[in-house]
Amino acid sequence: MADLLNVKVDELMAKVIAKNPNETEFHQAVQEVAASLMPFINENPKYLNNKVLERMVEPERVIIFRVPWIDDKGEVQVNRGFRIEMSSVIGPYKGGLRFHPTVNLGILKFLAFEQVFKNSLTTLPMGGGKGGSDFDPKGKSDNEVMRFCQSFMTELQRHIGPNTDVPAGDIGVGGREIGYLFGQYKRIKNEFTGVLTGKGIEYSGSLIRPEATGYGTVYFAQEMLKLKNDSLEGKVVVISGSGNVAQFATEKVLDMGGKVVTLSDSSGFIYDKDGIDREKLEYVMQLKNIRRGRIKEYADKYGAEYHEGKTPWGIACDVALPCATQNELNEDDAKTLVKNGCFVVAEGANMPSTAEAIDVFLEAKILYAPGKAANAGGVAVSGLEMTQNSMRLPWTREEVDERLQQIMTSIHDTCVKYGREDENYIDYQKGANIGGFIKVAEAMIAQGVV
Ligand SMILES: NC(=O)C1=CN([C@@H]2O[C@H](COP(=O)(O)OP(=O)(O)OC[C@H]3O[C@@H](n4cnc5c(N)ncnc54)[C@H](OP(=O)(O)O)[C@@H]3O)[C@@H](O)[C@H]2O)C=CC1
Ligand SMILES: O=C(O)CCC(=O)C(=O)O
Repeated sequence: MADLLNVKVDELMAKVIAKNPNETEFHQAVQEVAASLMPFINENPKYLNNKVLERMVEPERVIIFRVPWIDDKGEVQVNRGFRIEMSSVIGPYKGGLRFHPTVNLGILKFLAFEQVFKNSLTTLPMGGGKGGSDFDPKGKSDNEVMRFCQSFMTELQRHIGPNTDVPAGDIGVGGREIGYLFGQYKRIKNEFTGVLTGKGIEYSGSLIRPEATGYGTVYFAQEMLKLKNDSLEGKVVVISGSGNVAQFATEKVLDMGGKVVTLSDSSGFIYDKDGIDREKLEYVMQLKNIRRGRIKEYADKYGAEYHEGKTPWGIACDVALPCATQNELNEDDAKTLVKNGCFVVAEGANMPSTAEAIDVFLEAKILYAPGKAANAGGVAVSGLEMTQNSMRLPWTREEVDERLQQIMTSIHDTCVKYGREDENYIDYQKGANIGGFIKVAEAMIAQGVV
């Protein structure tokens, strides 16, 4: 049986690779999902007969466009813009925009594919999409970022809308960029609608959206521990990244009594044995969100260790929260984490662990939560922002946070339902993939071959 299933996965992958050459991250994401889903699909022939997975790996629409803009020296610059509209079967396309020099079609397709499962898990009516550009906001002035965003939106606005496709932030796209994008959309369309999420609170954003991905990841880790009659209280936590997700994951770990000892950026990581307390975290937020500096400055200020060009996975911990980027944690890192006693990994980033690293976690039977489950809090609160925009009525911080916690608990329950292997072990990867798949697959079958 296992051989037959492997053949089916190999057949699917051969087609995906042939149709999408050189898109290695997309291949990786599809392979991971297909291998974990195939036994379930095989037991439910309607999914095979309707070629659900074959349809899901083909985006409904891919938009690629030129983004010309003028830098502060008066020179013309040209970037490439993308929007992958992956699936609208359970709601409008929904997912972030990434501005980073590494952005390409394969990376955005992997992110859009993952988003379909993630959004389904949230229980909210959101399809999956992702977009962005190879534009690098680092080192650019606010005016340059604004001119780029205006040019990007001048094309993107043709393809999106509050009932069609609702983008948000991701790497390199925070409150500043969403503001410029929203301003341009409103100016061109002459309408004030919830076309983007992650908006400023003054112009119909939702409370808790900036915090939601990091908070949600920690809520999910806490749920996994709860099932083992344990909690984050007193746990040593290693976090990578120092952007939006890492910052608010750190804040929530502090709320729950844990101790965060690392943060990183693409240049290296800091190790603070004493723990990153609230005052130090406030410094990181100023450093990263206002001054847009490097994490090394933390080590200089607080006398912490700085490890240039390294990731933090060699630091002994109970809990690891990868919150930077894809494939930032490899097989050797995973072995080191497990050897040093780490027994909880919850992914704040999208696909931060390589396939080989995931195998290490699954074989060691530690608590491993894939990003599509653990980091779904961000898009979930984006969904709640859409709801508030539709009602034209804002909720309080407490109300949104309570709903976020309920959604993370519900995602956890779904993973447990479909991922339980025996009395003591939950395969959260399998649980998230099956749980996310069923709703999308049923909706696809109900809506016919479209
Ligand atoms: N924002 C959100 O709501 C959500 C984000 N995610 C995922 O979380 C992750 C982080 O996103 P977010 O915090 O929003 O992004 P930010 O841009 O706010 O921060 C990204 C962080 O990751 C680091 N980083 C980026 N690329 C690399 C790289 N190639 N190698 C090492 N470090 C890197 C950045 O360092 P540097 O500044 O040096 O580039 C920075 O510290 C991403 O995987 C994203 O897809 C998932 C769900 C929702
Ligand atoms: O809030 C959103 O719409 C998308 C967040 C996102 O990009 C993600 O979940 O990876």
